[in-house]
Amino acid sequence: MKKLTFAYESQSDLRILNTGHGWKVEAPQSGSRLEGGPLGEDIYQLEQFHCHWGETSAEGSEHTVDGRAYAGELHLVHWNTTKYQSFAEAAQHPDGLAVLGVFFDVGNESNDEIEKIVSTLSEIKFKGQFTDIPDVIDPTTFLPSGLGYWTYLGSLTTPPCNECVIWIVYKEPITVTEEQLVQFRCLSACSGEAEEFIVKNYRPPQPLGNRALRECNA
Ligand SMILES: NS(=O)(=O)c1ccc(NC(=S)OCCc2ccsc2)cc1
Ligand SMILES: [Zn+2]
Repeated sequence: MKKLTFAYESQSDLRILNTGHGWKVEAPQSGSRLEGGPLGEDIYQLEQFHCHWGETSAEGSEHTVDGRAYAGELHLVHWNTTKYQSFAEAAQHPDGLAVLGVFFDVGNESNDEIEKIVSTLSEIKFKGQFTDIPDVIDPTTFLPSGLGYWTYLGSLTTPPCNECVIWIVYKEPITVTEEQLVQFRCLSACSGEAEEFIVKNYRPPQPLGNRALRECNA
């Protein structure tokens, strides 16, 4: 496979919202480009990023490596702007979306970029709430230093589970702290006063079936 290349803009005042299933940062970046690797000749543009986590740090990722789960997984969601006119249209085609998956390992160092997300969570405690992240966010900083990855053709991991995703899962995790994950679990799935914490929001891996898994050791 050709080398995967990415170029993101740094943006401030990105909107973060509580979807009821977790937090999601809307980051439509017409200036961003993800191309090469398994993406053929098409250019993919960043649309949003979000993450998945578990009730404890023993689980939380949506992919596992030789059966081992990580404490969580960040998804940078892109859509094919070469072929399609909108995200919704792209999500109807097998090559419509490209999602970069980055595993979370728990360590003693808090991840500064994730901390910019964590610092806004008290303002979006309830489902439907949103706020702007004052800090400048550079999606590049979410990526690990080692850029080896696995890739396969898969689906959205939440309904409608369209089979429209070229998955690119980095082998090297990034480090977050237990405290940062604890803050994720304090989000509420409800919009009203009732509190039902989003303690976990990951979908366990599904059978690979006859899909080919490829790897690139960048
Ligand atoms: N976890 S995931 O990265 O596979 C992932 C990414 C996006 C979505 N869904 C989004 S952004 O849906 C937007 C609405 C939509 C869905 C299909 S067509 C339009 C669901 C799961
Ligand atoms: Zn996801």
